[in-house]
Amino acid sequence: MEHRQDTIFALASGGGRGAIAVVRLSGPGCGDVLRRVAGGLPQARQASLRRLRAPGSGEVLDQALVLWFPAPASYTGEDCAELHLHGGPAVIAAVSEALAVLGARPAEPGEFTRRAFLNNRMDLTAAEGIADLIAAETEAQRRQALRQADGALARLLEGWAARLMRLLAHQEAAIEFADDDLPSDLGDRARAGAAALKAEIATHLADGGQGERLREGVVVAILGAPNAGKSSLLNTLAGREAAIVSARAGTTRDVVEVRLVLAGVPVTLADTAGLRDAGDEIEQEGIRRARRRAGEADLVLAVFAANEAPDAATLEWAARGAVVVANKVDLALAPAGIAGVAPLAVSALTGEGLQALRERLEAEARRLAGAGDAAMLTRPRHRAALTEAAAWLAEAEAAPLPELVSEALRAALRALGRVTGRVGVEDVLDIVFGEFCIGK
Ligand SMILES: Nc1nc2c(ncn2[C@@H]2O[C@H](COP(=O)(O)OP(=O)(O)OP(=O)(O)O)[C@@H](O)[C@H]2O)c(=O)[nH]1
Ligand SMILES: [K+]
Ligand SMILES: [Mg+2]
Repeated sequence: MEHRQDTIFALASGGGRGAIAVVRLSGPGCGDVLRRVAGGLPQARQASLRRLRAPGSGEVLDQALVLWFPAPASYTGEDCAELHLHGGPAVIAAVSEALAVLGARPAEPGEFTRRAFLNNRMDLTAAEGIADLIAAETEAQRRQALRQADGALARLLEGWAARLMRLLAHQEAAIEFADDDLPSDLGDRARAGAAALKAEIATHLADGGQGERLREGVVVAILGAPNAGKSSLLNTLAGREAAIVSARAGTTRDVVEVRLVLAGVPVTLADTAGLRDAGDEIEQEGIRRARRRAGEADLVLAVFAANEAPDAATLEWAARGAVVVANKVDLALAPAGIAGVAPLAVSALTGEGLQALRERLEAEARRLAGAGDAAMLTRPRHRAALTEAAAWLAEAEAAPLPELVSEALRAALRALGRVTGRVGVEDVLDIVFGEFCIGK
């Protein structure tokens, strides 16, 4: 908080050489800095071409577009400015030095957005959305981030918080004014409302972790017997020779990863060592790594060669929901079913079935990380807080005493409020007194 009185600046565009570099400033000293470095305050929110001069010597440092965003209608809610410089390192260094001489200090990571949050320009989920938007590498990630930055998750949470606040108000009224002529079933209504809200939150929690997966990417592990053609499949899916392919069983030792984008979802495809009991120490370590990676993966591609009987691991993973792939169908027909699952018949050699495999992987990526239109939970902290809120609502529903119902509702409200960073249990009083006009 004490930091909020000073004025910060930072290079807001990417590092390195570019046509334009944007230096952003925020804080109460912005106006002064502009007057001294740009010779005056430009019209608010309009680009003006100015010579920037070094304080003291008056030497011209650059010719720049200058923008002035007086508080409170700015990104941070404070006085802000942008200097659009020529994007060379020496220009950026000279202007940064001038700003420092004038009393501004280099911003810490995330400090502009932190100030925006502290000045109520956005809630925590919107701030996270902006961070995600900057980090987004795929279309689906961009869409999800933009929705969150735009307040979709905050609106959902604030809607729930408002309902919860009313329930709490009803419950408090039922306790405080038991003798007055209030509706006598207020307490029951609060419990029923808690149950309904709990169910709604539970539905959101049962999203299969899609939002988090889209943010972090989906991990797909390729598993199977030696020489099944795992590395060959990795290479065709990646479109490059990422892994060594050879006729010798036990070629792949370390996990080989490639990054793909499937249906707008970032996917890490991990090729692993063929599973078998034989092999030297190194191969056995590779096999341990293969099993570990498969255990942690969001999806396993269990690959076997159609001209051989499926190995035990393929059968096991088929039963556990893996996508089963019969490779080398140029050599033999694929069996109809493996542990009740119809395998995808492919040939890494001839290309047969690879389009179907790619489409299947896209469908799986969509299922695992599908960017629907909903306000998704995108971070473990969202999930943890909602889980806690749902648990408190269950407690409220079952609590034997009205006071305990109240307490549980308050705790649920605090848990919800943590997600947006706007915790306001005090607001409940306004509802109690506004809605019921008690005591006039
Ligand atoms: N006929 C045929 N041969 C294939 C096919 N796919 C791969 N192969 C061959 O099978 C052999 C093994 O391929 P790899 O991709 O190295 O198999 P792998 O499963 O990665 O093997 P390890 O890393 O040793 O576990 C190579 O000689 C490939 O050329 C296919 O669809 N048809
Ligand atoms: K091999
Ligand atoms: Mg291999």
